Amino acid sequence: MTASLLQDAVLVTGAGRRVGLHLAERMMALGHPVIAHYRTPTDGVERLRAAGAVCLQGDLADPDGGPRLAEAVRAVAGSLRAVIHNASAFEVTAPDTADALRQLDVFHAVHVRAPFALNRELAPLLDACSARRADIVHITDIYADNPNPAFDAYCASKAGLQNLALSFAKRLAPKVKVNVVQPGPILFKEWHGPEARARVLSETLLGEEGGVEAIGMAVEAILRNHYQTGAVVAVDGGRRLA
Ligand SMILES: NC(=O)C1=CN([C@@H]2O[C@H](COP(=O)(O)OP(=O)(O)OC[C@H]3O[C@@H](n4cnc5c(N)ncnc54)[C@H](OP(=O)(O)O)[C@@H]3O)[C@@H](O)[C@H]2O)C=CC1
Ligand SMILES: Nc1nc2c(c(=O)[nH]1)N=C([C@H](O)[C@@H](O)CO)CN2
Repeated sequence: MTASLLQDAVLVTGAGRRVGLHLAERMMALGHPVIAHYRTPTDGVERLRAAGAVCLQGDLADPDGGPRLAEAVRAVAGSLRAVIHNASAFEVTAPDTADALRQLDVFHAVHVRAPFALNRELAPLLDACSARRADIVHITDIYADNPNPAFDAYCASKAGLQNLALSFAKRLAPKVKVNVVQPGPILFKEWHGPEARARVLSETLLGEEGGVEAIGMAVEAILRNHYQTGAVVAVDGGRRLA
């Protein structure tokens, strides 16, 4: 007997930890079947799997990573309620140009090539959603609009991801809404030292990290709003005004 396909599932990329893990767990708590993409196996992935999520592994830096993930999603889902592009690589740009170009290729693959392929390949599953509208959410960065030159390669790729959202909003309307969430200082990396953290928060109007729930609330609100597409929503504590 063939396994039944998931209906109206939510795909979250980069769901193994931090924001992506919160988004996957939040979507499950809202009652959506969840397809959790991950690169590195984590306790979070095991938690999601134990809770009933379908977990699919893949490296989106691989040029075929997006098409392969799309194929794996089509094998388990008959329709999709939403696709949330959360997966992301994040590094300061290397001083050596050859190294920086290798970073640029990875950022482009993860932030532009894979979401581009996934949106094109999964659009028919979003069209098949039983709800009045389906959603795609691109998670970019406030730096997509106003880059930090120390992270120029990363910022440029996030700007590409942001621009892609606007094209897909035009291409997939009216069934599919496509929107952008721009995080600010949500959750520092372990390698952020105390001075860097203090400087960032001193430049942030609300003076604190947002936490993963801040992104979860923004994504949930977008999915609930039938009349929002092509929107760019900053969740940054006011940092972009600094
Ligand atoms: N945290 C913050 O303050 C901010 C976050 N954002 C954005 O919000 C989103 C979530 O942030 P955050 O949770 O901190 O992100 P992280 O950097 O903690 O993790 C992102 C996820 O993407 C995955 N990933 C990285 N590289 C690849 C790859 N080559 N192939 C597949 N998956 C990959 C990671 O997998 P693995 O576990 O294998 O590393 C991880 O699960 C990201 O898009 C980020 O750019 C924007 C501004 C600020
Ligand atoms: N993929 C990621 N992208 C970004 C992160 C992160 O942790 N992972 N963090 C930032 C910010 O520097 C933030 O930590 C402090 O402002 C930007 N993008």
